[in-house]
Amino acid sequence: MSTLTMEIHNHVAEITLQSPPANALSTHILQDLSKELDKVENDASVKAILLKGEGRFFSAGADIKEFTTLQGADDYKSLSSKGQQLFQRIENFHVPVIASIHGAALGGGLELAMACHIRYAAEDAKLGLPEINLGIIPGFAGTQRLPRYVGAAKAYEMILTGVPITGQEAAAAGLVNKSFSAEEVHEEASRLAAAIAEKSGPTIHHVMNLVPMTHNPQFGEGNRAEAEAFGDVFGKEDAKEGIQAFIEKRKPDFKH
Ligand SMILES: C/C=C/C(=O)SCCNC(=O)CCNC(=O)[C@H](O)C(C)(C)COP(=O)(O)OP(=O)(O)OC[C@H]1O[C@@H](n2cnc3c(N)ncnc32)[C@H](O)[C@@H]1OP(=O)(O)O
Repeated sequence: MSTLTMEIHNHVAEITLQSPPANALSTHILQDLSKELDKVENDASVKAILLKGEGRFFSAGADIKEFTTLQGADDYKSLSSKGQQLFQRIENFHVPVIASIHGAALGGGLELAMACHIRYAAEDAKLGLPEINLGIIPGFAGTQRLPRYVGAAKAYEMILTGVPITGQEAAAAGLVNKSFSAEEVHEEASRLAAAIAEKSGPTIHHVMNLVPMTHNPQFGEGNRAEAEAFGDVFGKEDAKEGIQAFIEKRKPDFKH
């Protein structure tokens, strides 16, 4: 079953996540996304990618229901590492990826958006890292990328409370480039992608190669530590309680 679509027009590849109800980032959808990136890599005509979600949300994060199928520390750590690697591939991609966010970008959904190069959001969208409410921590490089955009103090607040901010607040905080009404956001993002795609391909490739050189050289180390910590918390009683509570639609009762 297909979890996303990709259409290429006028040098722009438009990828739409299509995994109702929440565009949760299951192993399957992440594999499909990787395959679409392979196709773009083999199509020299593409100069920009527009990434959005179908339905109510951009993406509500990793597939919490799939979490219950994981067994043991190696599985937990591997889930985190694989997501980190895919998102790192996006961040290092040779053409810009523009995320158009409506509804919600939560957990892995926000981590995916943060790996993109430019983010437009609907003013009323919810953006956050709510993993703490599940008794776990962000695992797709959220602890490493969020402080880059919003500074350490705001990142601590968002990660430790799990409370999302709106698209409008995200624009003020530097987490997204701009916010628009929910009706306008996809059109505006599409217009931006089209404007970039009119530029010269080789110049785009140089920019995409140069800007990542400004990133923290310890980013890889931070990711490895995050995956370790994700594996550690995932195996604990509080994580089992948090995940089960989400599935049963109740408040978690953390013991530790
Ligand atoms: C390494 C990465 C780790 C992670 O990313 S962990 C996951 C982090 N994300 C979250 O914790 C977000 C969880 N979801 C929510 O908070 C809420 O949902 C929303 C705010 C997105 C929407 O709330 P509302 O409008 O009240 O709808 P609803 O009934 O809660 O959700 C609609 C359906 O979507 C499913 N769903 C939502 N998020 C996920 C998810 N992340 N994984 C799997 N399913 C999800 C629900 O269960 C439900 O489904 P049904 O209609 O069958 O009851």
